[in-house]
Amino acid sequence: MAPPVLKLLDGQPIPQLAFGTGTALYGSDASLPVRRALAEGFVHIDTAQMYKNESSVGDALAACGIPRAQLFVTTKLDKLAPGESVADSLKGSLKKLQLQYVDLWLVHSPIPFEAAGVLEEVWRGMEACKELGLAKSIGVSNFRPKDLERVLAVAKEKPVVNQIEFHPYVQKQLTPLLALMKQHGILVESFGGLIPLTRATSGPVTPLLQSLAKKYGKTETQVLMGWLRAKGGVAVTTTSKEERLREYLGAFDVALTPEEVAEIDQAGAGLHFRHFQKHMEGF
Ligand SMILES: NC(=O)C1=CN([C@@H]2O[C@H](COP(=O)(O)OP(=O)(O)OC[C@H]3O[C@@H](n4cnc5c(N)ncnc54)[C@H](OP(=O)(O)O)[C@@H]3O)[C@@H](O)[C@H]2O)C=CC1
Repeated sequence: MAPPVLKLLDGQPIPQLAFGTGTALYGSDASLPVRRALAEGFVHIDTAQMYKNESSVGDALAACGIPRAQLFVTTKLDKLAPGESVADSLKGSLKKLQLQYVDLWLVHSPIPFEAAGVLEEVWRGMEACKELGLAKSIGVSNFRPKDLERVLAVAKEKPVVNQIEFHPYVQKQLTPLLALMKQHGILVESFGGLIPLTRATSGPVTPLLQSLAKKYGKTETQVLMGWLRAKGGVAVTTTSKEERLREYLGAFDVALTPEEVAEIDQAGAGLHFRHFQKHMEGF
């Protein structure tokens, strides 16, 4: 089943499930895993300058035979070299990706830019990329309320997404951030969405995932993806295994009831577990 498509704040469509080339594929040749993901039915590929595999992602995109308009490609700004503009940085990524434009261009983290006092300037550079047609949409990642507020205060184009660690064990702590995002129509893109199954495996959500998996005849992974989808955002996941691709794509017919979603919310609120960006204050 093809991933459902959501509409971003700027009117652009975004497939609700992405295959990520970070974590499991960080720094590696991602060409084969990306080709496999595309062959299985993923159309949204999430990469980043920091993953150091944009060229191999580009090779996979060039070889896949899927028309460009049917693909959705995200990459992320890491750092800027002295004198380098945001547009120059994106042009470097586009060359590696063998593309004329990306669908989504994100500021990977506020940290390098807030420390240098240039967050607003960087956002203006992101907007220039959109104006130049180098990126259809622009957004952010790992932005806390204080970072988003700085950008929103100067934005001509609001960020369309904030890609953040999002799962039942951080949802409660993210309440102020999620409220701010909702107020401005900024979509959640989740990474680490499967952390209750990969790193916090004996947490209070586990028994619920097990019983719901039995009820629906699905896997626990698929039930957790059903919860992520019920939250209305985009899930960025990944795998090193071919069979897991089918498992992810087979999660779209899991439709949890509002009561089941609320039960997972409530159980999740009983544990605070954050894996990524632990050093960042303010989440
Ligand atoms: N913007 C940012 O700062 C960040 C972005 N990301 C992006 O998000 C993508 C996904 O990140 P990640 O946090 O890994 O995503 P997930 O939390 O979705 O985890 C994916 C991993 O879960 C494993 N998995 C799935 N189901 C199970 C299960 N039932 N039991 C045990 N393991 C399971 C898979 O392992 P297996 O390989 O064995 O199938 C896979 O490696 C990255 O590739 C990257 O593109 C990630 C981190 C930070």
